[in-house]
Amino acid sequence: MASALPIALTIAGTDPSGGAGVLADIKSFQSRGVYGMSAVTSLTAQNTLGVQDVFNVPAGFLDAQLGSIFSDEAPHAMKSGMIATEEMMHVIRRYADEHSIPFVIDPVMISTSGHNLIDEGAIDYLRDSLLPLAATVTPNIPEAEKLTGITIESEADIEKAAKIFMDEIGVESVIIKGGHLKGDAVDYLFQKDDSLKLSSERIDTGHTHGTGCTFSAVITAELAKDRTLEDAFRTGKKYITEAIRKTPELGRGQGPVNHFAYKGE
Ligand SMILES: Nc1ncnc2c1ncn2[C@@H]1O[C@H](COP(=O)(O)OP(=O)(O)OP(=O)(O)O)[C@@H](O)[C@H]1O
Ligand SMILES: Cc1ncc(CO)c(N)n1
Repeated sequence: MASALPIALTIAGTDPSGGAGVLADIKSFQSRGVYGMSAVTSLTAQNTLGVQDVFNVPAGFLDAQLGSIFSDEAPHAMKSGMIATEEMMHVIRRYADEHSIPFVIDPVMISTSGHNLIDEGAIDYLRDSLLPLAATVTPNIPEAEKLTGITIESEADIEKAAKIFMDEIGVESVIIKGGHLKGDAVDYLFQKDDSLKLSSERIDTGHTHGTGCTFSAVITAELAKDRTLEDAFRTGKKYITEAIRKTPELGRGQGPVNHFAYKGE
C-alpha cells in the first residue's frame, strides 16, 4: 500500500548555493507538506552571480539512483529540471514509461544568468520523446520558442505555441510562463478542452534565480496530493509571486526566492 504522506521526486541538477535545481525543488516540496526525493542529473558549481562549472552524472548512475527509488517507495508525482544529455533522457523516459505517475517537465535550457544547461543535440529528443510523456510541461518564453520553432511576442503567439505543443508535439497540457515578457507576469495553462490565464503584478526585482524550478516544483507537490492541474497551477502562481515579493536578497547577484513567504492553503 502506498504511503499516506504525499511524496514527490525531482530529477534535476544541483545548485550548491541553494537557489535553483534540486534544492529549490526540495524546499518547495517541504513547504507544501510533501516528502521530497531527488535523483541528481548534474552537479553544477553556481551561485547568484552565474554558473562556474558543470559536472554531468553518468547516465548509468542516474539509472542507479532512480532504480533505488522506484524499487523501494515510489513517489506520487515527479518533475524533471536540468537534463543535460540525451543519454540521461533515455533513462528518464524508461522510468516515466514504467510508472504512471504525473510527470511535470520543466524544459530547462539556460540558467537565469545565461549559462547553457542542455546539449544542443538533446533538444530534439526532449521534444519528441520526453515531452509526450508529461502531464504538463512548463516552458518559459525562450524555451517555448526553441521547442515550437516560432517567435513569441504576444498573447496570440502564446496561443499558437500552445497549439503546436498539444497538436504537433503531443503534450497533454502546457503551462507557458510569461515571466520573460514585458508588463504583468502572466502565465497560461492550456489543456485539451480549456485554458486558464493567471496574472500577477510584475515585481521589480533582480532576485529571480530559481523561479522556474520553484514554480514547477510546487505544481508537482500539489499533483502528488492528487489535486487537479488547475488547482496546482493556481497554488504555484500564488506561491512564486509571494516568494519573489519577499526575496531574502541573498548573494551579490540574482538572488533566490523566499520559501517561507507563502502562507496559503
Ligand atoms: N518579476 C516577476 N514578478 C512576478 N512574477 C514573476 C517575475 N519573474 C517571474 N515571475 C513568475 O515566476 C514564474 C517563473 O517564470 P520565469 O519565466 O521566470 O521562469 P524561468 O525563466 O523558467 O525561471 P528560471 O529563471 O528559474 O530559469 C512564473 O510564474 C512567472 O510569471
Ligand atoms: C541546476 C539548475 N537547474 C535549473 C536552473 C535554472 O534556473 C539552474 N540555474 N540550475
